[in-house]
Amino acid sequence: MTTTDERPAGFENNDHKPIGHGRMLRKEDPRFIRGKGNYVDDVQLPGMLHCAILRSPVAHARIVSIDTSAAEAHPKVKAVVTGAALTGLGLAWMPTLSGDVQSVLATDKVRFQGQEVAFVVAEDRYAARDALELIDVEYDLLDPVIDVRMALDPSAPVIRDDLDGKQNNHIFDWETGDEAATEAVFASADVVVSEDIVYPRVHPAPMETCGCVADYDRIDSRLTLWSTSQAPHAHRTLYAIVAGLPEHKIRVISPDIGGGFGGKVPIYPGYVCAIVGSIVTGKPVKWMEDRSENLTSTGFARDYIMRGEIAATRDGKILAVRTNVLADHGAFNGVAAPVKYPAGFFGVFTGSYDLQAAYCKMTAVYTNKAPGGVAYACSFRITEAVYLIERIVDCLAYELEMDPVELRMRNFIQPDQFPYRTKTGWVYDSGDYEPTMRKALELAGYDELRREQAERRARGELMGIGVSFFTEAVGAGPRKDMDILGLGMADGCELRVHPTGKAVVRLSVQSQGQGHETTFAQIVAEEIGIPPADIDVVHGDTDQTPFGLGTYGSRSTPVSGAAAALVARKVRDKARIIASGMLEVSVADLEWVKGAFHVKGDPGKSVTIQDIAMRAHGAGDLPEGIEGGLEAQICYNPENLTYPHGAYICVVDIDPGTAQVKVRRFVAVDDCGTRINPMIIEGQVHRGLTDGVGMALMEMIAFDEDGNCLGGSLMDYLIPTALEVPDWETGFTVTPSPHHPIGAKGVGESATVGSPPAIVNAVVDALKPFGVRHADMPLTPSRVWDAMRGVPRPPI
Ligand code: PCD
Ligand SMILES: [Cu+]
Repeated sequence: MTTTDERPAGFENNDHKPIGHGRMLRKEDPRFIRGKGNYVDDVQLPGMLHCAILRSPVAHARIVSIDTSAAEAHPKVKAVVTGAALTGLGLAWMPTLSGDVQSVLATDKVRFQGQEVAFVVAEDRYAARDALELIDVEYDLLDPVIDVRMALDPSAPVIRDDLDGKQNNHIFDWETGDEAATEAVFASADVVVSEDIVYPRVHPAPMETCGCVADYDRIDSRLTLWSTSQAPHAHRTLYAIVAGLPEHKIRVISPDIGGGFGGKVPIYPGYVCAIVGSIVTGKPVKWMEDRSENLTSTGFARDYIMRGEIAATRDGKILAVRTNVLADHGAFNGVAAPVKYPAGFFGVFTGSYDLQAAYCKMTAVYTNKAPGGVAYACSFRITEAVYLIERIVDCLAYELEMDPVELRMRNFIQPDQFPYRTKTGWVYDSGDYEPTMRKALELAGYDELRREQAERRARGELMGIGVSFFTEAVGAGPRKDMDILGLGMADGCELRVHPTGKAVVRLSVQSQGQGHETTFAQIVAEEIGIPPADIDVVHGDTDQTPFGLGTYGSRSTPVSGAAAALVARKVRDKARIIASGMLEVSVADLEWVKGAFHVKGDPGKSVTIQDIAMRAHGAGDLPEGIEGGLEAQICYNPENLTYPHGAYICVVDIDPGTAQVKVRRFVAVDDCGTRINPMIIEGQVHRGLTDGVGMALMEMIAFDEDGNCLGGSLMDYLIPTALEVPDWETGFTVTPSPHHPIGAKGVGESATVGSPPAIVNAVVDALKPFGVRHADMPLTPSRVWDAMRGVPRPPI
């Protein structure tokens, strides 16, 4: 029998519940583990109708006609809407986050399989789905562009003929670094290694699919939208701009969200359909995607074909890196990234190494595939960048016949070089790489593993050891450097302490499972000494919270976490003045010990923050010029991004008979600066490492030559479970961020970023006896088998 006093391992001594940072069970979990979370699909409103979307069965076709009469005649159907009807409302097209336009419902052509063609609003979910089958669409098939390498061929069909004068499938060219300087270094280097490296198209695949409930009030012209959004405020502003409604008439609520992983950053056509459905019918309308709609039509990630080149001296000093990328953006450029960075933060592809030169060139193209390029557990293409550099460094180690750890250590940026300006212009705030690497080596028992490997190799067994070392750029971002569609990336935060000393903190960011209700209470608790249990975290509702750009790119702790600490300090400053009045001493004579002010030299004379809160709201006198109440608000504009780092070591065994890869061990040492809640951090790391196993070994959204998506269900798109992953071994070092008020850096995506190269490096290492230097993800048994037999790699 379990008693309520029982604590999981690690919590035995935890009755103290930290007032501030520290290991603490999550405040939100009593709700989640009892099945009492409140997700969008739990929202039920009186008279609510249901929306279902008709999607294109083909990848590229002209729409000849759409006959909706049979669907309209269905007894439970309230409305059937096509692109033509939306054109009349000026809503057939909507802007994407990257300044392209995307059709809400196709008018002229369909451009990917799964594209939205029409929607039905009906009395229940079943009737809405049934009525979809009554809609008759005639398509005139066009040749699809599926092979991204063919997209720029002059003979390729033009996908985006909706764009004025568009004659090809080119989206943008982008470059960073110094081409000439890099060329000069390459020309005189002892060793140059190059490799074609593919990061396949994958999907964030959150447990909860996307959806919303739209409730438009015709009398007041007010729209309330419950939606699966990672960025409620940014979404509200975009709806306001597109629909011409004032912001105060729109309320976006993101209740509990069942995982986001970047996939809930964009605005999808389904949201707009539900809103239009509610406007047209005058009733609340719910739209919830099913799994296959989620996998085939909402934002994918990656899909980069990268040529990596590295130049070094014979003894392993890395001099320069260069890369050329072909980016498949699908049918509409829906990339989620700050506007000035069309390729996101790929510019950190120089990794954790001190180089003389670097250069990157990228070309993005349209294809007949679902749009996206969302930052799936990836601060805007950092995942791709880290994979590229960590793979190519291993290719170099292979050529130099050098140990991959040794090679990395020889090239690390040194502690005294921080803040370090990279050759592509990013300024790494802080880092101390070698101790992190050494800790991972120690945890793994690296030397012993190498000895074991040699023995096994001699017996014909395939054991591999893979290493990766990453630096991420998270916490977008300084207003001077970045914006999304003109919106600056600063975050508001508001803190109110009630008379009895309980508090409420209001955030612009939005948790999708990361535990913000706990960690943000802890941040405030650390600063003003009110226990986390007494601090309520309010988020995910634009009517209740200050403006800010939302949660993605591990930005909540770097940006809103800083805002929460600073707003609490502002409250503490006011509390200090009130305390000086209460204790009848000058402000300078007060000392703050978490939770109370003491008179210096007389600790017996003190007032707690709770006493002060009561005085602030009470009838007694307050010091001159001090207003009643104890609250503050702030808008925090970060000075720079934060740059967490980590060292990962993976051990795999490959079955020589079946080519099945088993991840035997995985050691992850992360440095995210000051740690708020170590338990949550470990959970975040475990999550990301599992992502890594999925991408490295199992996951890929593939297409056949007609453009049929082959990954439309979780039977075809494999995601890892507890069975495919080992017991994670984690460790940490702490290198605080110098510009963040509490020194914290983001961590939510670190493990997704750092683990795929460690796993692939381990598999390639295991295959060394076969002369394999590179193999592309996902390393399924068939791909590993081919690599063992020297079969050329598949094109995509
Ligand atoms: N130093 C430090 C840091 C951090 N932390 C913690 O941890 C977490 C995280 O954090 P961050 O890093 O800041 O992050 P955020 O912003 O909050 O979040 C975001 C992320 O998060 C992650 N994780 C997660 N988890 C869960 N559960 N779910 C989800 O969905 C998710 N998602 C993912 C992603 S992908 Mo993107 O969106 O792609 O861009 S981005 C992302 C939180 O709670 C916090 O507080 C601590 O403690 N400390
Ligand atoms: Cu990415």
